[in-house]
Amino acid sequence: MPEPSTPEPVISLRGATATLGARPVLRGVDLTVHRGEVVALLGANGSGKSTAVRSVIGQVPLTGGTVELFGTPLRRFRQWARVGYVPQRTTAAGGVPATIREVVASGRLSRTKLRLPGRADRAAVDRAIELVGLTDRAKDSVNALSGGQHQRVLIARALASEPEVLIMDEPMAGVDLASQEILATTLREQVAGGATVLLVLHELGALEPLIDRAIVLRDGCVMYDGPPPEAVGQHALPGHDHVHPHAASEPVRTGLLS
Ligand SMILES: Nc1ncnc2c1ncn2[C@@H]1O[C@H](COP(=O)(O)OP(=O)(O)OP(=O)(O)O)[C@@H](O)[C@H]1O
Repeated sequence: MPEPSTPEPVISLRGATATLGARPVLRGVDLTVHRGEVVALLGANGSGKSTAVRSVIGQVPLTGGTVELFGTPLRRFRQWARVGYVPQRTTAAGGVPATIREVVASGRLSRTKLRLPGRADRAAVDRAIELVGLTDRAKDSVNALSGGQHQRVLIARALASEPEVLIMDEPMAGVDLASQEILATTLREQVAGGATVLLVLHELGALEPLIDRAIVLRDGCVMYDGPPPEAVGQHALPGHDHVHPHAASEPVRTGLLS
């Protein structure tokens, strides 16, 4: 009898090493996210979380080890419409006078490529904008948005290609409570629809019920890979406080693992 099959790995990093400047930032990271899993990547500031996810999408070249997406080595992977990436908090504006709809539609380019967008493309863009609750603002300039609204636009941009895997770098950072709730609902719907998710988080917070597994980095190495530490467990486990880089004034101390 064959073993019940494990879902296929969607993201796979094996022995990943990376250097930024002269600094070894990833020092042999093994990380696998299977189809349908929601995995949180945790760790103290500077532990290499952003670098790890950026290496998955090819923004940071590895100096050693391998990355595979959907079982294909990154250097041969071309199906970028299957991947939705939300970078660490940036602005959706980029200094150009674009509307919310234009920015979100740019996320559809990985599907349309050079052909003109068709009805299905326009519908997908509308749906993504609706998911993040910005339908009535779709024609507004992104320059006029709050931080939380920017983040919603970036997430809608990632959803516009109807990706199978979402990779998000601190999606809740610097986001107001109302936007956080919308983002949590959006993510819940994506997960219910079968999406695979890798999230960099500084604390599980509102997303905790969605998380299947947590991977904790320390100094560029995986120090924990298992069930998410529960609220009580987080405080019971040894670790250092995480000081959030984007907090406006008071550092956020989560007592999370370092
Ligand atoms: N372009 C760069 N050149 C040199 N060092 C860098 C560069 N980018 C990041 N680093 C350093 O690499 C280390 C890992 O950074 P990374 O952003 O991956 O950490 P992180 O775990 O995501 O932290 P944070 O929670 O602060 O975002 C940090 O010490 C950071 O200062």
